Amino acid sequence: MANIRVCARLRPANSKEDGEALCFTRSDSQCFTLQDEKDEQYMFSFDKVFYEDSEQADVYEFLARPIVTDAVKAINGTIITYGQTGAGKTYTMEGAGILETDNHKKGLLPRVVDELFEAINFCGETPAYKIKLSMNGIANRAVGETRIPLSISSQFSLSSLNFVVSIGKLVLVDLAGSEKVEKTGAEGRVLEEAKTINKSLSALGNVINALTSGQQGKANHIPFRDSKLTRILQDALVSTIVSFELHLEGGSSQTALLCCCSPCLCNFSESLSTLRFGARYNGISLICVLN
Ligand SMILES: Nc1ncnc2c1ncn2[C@@H]1O[C@H](COP(=O)(O)OP(=O)(O)OP(=O)(O)O)[C@@H](O)[C@H]1O
Repeated sequence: MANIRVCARLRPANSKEDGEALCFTRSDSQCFTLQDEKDEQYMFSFDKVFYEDSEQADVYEFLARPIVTDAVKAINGTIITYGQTGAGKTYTMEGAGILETDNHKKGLLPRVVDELFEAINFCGETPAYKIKLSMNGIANRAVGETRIPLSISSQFSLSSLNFVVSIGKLVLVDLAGSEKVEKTGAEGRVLEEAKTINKSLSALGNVINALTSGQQGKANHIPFRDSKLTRILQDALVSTIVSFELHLEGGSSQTALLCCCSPCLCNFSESLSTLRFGARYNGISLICVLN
């Protein structure tokens, strides 16, 4: 089974984009073409493309359900949403908002939690599961700790959720906006935060470059320690790297990367860069083993 799935999601145009030209043409459920204002074409192919009419449940079924099912069997899983600000990362990960009651709009996170507990209940007489829940932000802010049944200890901050089930681990990462700092016009503290975020994203890019550009049979240095984000993702990516670089049949992890994009021409260059980032992951295919 391939253990890295890369998908793209093109959200519906929003009110700010009213009347804007679209920058993509559907081919099928895996391929589409992006075109710029000069009509230059860039073809992309992913494991699955979720177009504007896709449902939250569709994304869950394809991207997350297999990972949740395997997490209970102690196979580590990571789900990452990537893309520019406003591209739909949080909508996909969490849903339309905490006041939203429409179940159809529930994001990956609540669906993962529901299914995880369902799967554990279904296990019946298996040994007790210990679940550790933590939320981390790139800014490294810990704002609380709580205890809930099954001795779950939690540490909250901004952008990722991490479960430990038995000896499997599930990490959900809603990455910060990937656009260039100049485009945001940020100043002061916001600018400093944006720089930290960009540093983390660039560290992630470096890790992926190291992962995908190494010569087969040679293990090259993977700069996991360059940012908090890459340290968090190390468990998810390390077995991939060992397996990929050393050509071993190993790797106790599965990763899903969802590239979120605006469908409009005004965001063409950010969408192109997001999709190119995702395309680098394609083609890495490993066999999972139990922890
Ligand atoms: N697939 C979708 N269907 C309907 N609305 C969507 C969809 N994706 C995003 N939206 C809406 O678009 C807006 C921006 O989306 P969202 O907040 O998820 O962006 P983001 O990528 O997380 O941005 P940021 O990096 O700033 O957090 C929100 O109002 C959200 O509800």
